[in-house]
Amino acid sequence: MSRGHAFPSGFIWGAATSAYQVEGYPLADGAGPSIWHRFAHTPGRVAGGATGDLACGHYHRFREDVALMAELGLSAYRFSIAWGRVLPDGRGRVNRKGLDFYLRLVDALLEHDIQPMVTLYHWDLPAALQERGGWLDPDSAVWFADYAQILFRALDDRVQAWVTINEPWVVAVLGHLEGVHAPGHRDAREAVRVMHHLLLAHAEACATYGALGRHQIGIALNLEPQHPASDSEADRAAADRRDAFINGWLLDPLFHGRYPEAMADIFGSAWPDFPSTEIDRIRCPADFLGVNYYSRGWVRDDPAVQPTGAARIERPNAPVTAMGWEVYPRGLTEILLRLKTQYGNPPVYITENGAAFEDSAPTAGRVEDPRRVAYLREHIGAAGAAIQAGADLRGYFVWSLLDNFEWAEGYAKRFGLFRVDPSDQSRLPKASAECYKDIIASHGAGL
Ligand SMILES: OC[C@H]1NNC[C@@H](O)[C@@H]1O
Ligand SMILES: [Ca+2]
Repeated sequence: MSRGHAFPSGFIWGAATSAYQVEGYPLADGAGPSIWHRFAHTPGRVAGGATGDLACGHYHRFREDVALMAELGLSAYRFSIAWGRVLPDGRGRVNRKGLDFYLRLVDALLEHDIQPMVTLYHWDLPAALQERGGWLDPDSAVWFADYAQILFRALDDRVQAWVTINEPWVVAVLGHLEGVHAPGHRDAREAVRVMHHLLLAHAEACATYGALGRHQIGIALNLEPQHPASDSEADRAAADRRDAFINGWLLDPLFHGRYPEAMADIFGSAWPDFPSTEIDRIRCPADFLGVNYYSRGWVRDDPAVQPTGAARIERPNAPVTAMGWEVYPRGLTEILLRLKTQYGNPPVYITENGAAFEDSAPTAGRVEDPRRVAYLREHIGAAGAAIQAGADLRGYFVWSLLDNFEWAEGYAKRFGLFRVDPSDQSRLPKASAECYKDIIASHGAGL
């Protein structure tokens, strides 16, 4: 008796990228600079002084890349739109050439029967809006909804799945609390208000879409189970705090219309008394939840670590990726089943899952990446296990199609199914690309 197919017919097999990480030419054709263009060009901010000026040259090579996607048999491709290409000043004047690039990309995808999933915001806020206060400004929700409306009107006949914001937690925490991402701020009072405004922006875009859109809209969250490094009360409490900080801070307002009680404990006086009318608005009727899964947290109580007093530590002898993240496929099943039991079993897409490893040098036009092959097989299997247990999982997107600009890490961390050679930007398939092609062709059988 062969194993039943864990993956329902119609299950979406995709790959994901984002504008600043793959496109290059961020100022081409009238585009306005983003905060990541400014940040990457600030000495000391990005490893090796790398920037997205060239990235993978996807802005000019997109047809070649769509052909690679078709070769893999992808049924969907998740990418983001650079706000500053469409609205160079973030608001007001539309840059027609910038919008046309995305129209051409979407048409190329549809010509190959590949469904576009469009992320409206993947961290590259127009610098002009940062000068007005950026996400700290309460008007940011309106700026975002106006930008979203332009894209809905231009593309909603061809785009059937929209993601409003990618990983608001990373924007708020890495960008405004820890300062390691653009705009490089380190202010807890800012970070908690930025998160609130990002969620309000998501809600405004959902409301705008509800009025004129005909397909699906959601948000993509980085979710990560937190496990105590020992069964001591202190470590268990630390894991609970880190769970609220990474997972509950988003899931509770979005699905339950309230922030976790723990947020006030974690942030103390930096945590304001947000108006309940605004929190009610955040609990908006999105159509799906995007889950970006990479690893779990192995957590120890540590008062020196602010603001949670919880340290994410390496588990002894645990397998880790080049990012230092533990390879832990069961955490994906855990997260998906938690969404089923605690958050109403919403339709879910795994909008990102993948790994960076120290890939070996290419030989005979190929890269052998056995650890990434194992990572993908194990995690797709873990997703299948969640479906078998009743999770409403609709699709899976590998992060990433191409080796690309890994933010503050520059190009040193390679997540791609295809290797991109920095010298000539040629694309080379890795063994993981072949493996994923086979998984798609067999619809995940046997995983
Ligand atoms: O760190 C790997 C990925 N994580 N989620 C957001 C993406 O932009 C990152 O490259
Ligand atoms: Ca204002």
